[in-house]
Amino acid sequence: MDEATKIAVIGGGSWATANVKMLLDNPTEKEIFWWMRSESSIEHLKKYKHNPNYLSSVEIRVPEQNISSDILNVIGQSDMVLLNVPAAFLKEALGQVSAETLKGKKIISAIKGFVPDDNMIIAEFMHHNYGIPLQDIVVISGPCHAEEVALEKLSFLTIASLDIELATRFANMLNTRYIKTNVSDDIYGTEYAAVLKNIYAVASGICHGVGYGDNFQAVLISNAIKEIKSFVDEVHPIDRDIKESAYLGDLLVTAYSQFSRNRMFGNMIGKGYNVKSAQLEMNMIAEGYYAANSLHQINKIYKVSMPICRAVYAVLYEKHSPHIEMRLLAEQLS
Ligand SMILES: NC(=O)C1=CN([C@@H]2O[C@H](COP(=O)(O)OP(=O)(O)OC[C@H]3O[C@@H](n4cnc5c(N)ncnc54)[C@H](OP(=O)(O)O)[C@@H]3O)[C@@H](O)[C@H]2O)C=CC1
Ligand SMILES: O=C(CO)COP(=O)(O)O
Repeated sequence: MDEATKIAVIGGGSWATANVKMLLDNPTEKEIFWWMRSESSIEHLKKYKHNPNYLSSVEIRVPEQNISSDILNVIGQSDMVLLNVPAAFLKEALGQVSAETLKGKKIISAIKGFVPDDNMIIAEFMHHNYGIPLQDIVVISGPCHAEEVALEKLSFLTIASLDIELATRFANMLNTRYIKTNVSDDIYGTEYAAVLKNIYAVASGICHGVGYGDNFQAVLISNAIKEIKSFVDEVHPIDRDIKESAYLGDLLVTAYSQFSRNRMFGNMIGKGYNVKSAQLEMNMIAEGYYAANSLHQINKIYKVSMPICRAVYAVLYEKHSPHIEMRLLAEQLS
């Protein structure tokens, strides 16, 4: 009989908690190890079987001895490492982790962000900085909010890897009554689209915050998917259907959902909060803030026309007025 797969989940936020729930609810044999930075959350989780700060209604039955703030210990016991901290804090989280620590392990990224400064998607970052072969990397994406996983609302995920067998193996560890999976070999397109959609969700929130209605939102999002297509086709030109749920679906859910953190953040910016106060107001991280800056740097190379991303960058990093910037943007959309 095959040994149970050992999976290290790295991160203690909402999506990590949702991922642990999906893995536990799926019947394939596996053992979960869980790293999070907060000792008090670990104590609470061990005692009460609930994460105190994120998806706190979800019961989590990971064996006590498998939950730890010692990342080397958690990774050391696993075959697969599921990365699930916001991209801005990934380097800090992996501070003690070396290429040797990760040698031979499959890396699963559930992160939707660029690593700041390096301005890389996670697959590229793990390949370049830790020597992980690209075919050992899996990306989890798709339109799926942690909050709806907690409620067991039907959700679809796309599991992408250059190694389709590996993608399928991991997908089979997530499928449940409420989770359906597709597999894809488009790791670049899946990751870039997932990161970009966060910037468009911020744009959607800003527009709402300054007073635009649903009519304009629809135009904004129609233009956003065109920008995503132009960018991913330029960076990684393969035959892909941008209408698939990993691309268009992810954009739609984040731009329209009440649960979207990026939209919530953008909405506060549109209403006049500055970046610091909007971040402080949220208990959660809006990746789109960091992504807007990284994309701005990356696009100096590719030079794709992306007026929506440009406008978000101008509001967040050049302190342009959201009102004026959205009015100027509206003149460029059709
Ligand atoms: N939430 C969702 O529905 C989905 C999220 N994702 C992606 O998952 C990734 C993780 O996001 P998510 O789980 O939502 O995050 P949350 O916003 O729910 O939680 C924030 C996490 O970041 C940690 N954190 C905050 N500040 C710092 C810091 N200064 N240094 C180190 N860690 C810090 C928090 O740790 P602590 O609690 O100790 O402060 C916590 O684990 C992101 O890339 C996101 O885009 C992808 C799909 C869906
Ligand atoms: O990626 C996500 C949903 O697929 C979550 O991001 P938001 O919370 O900003 O929508």
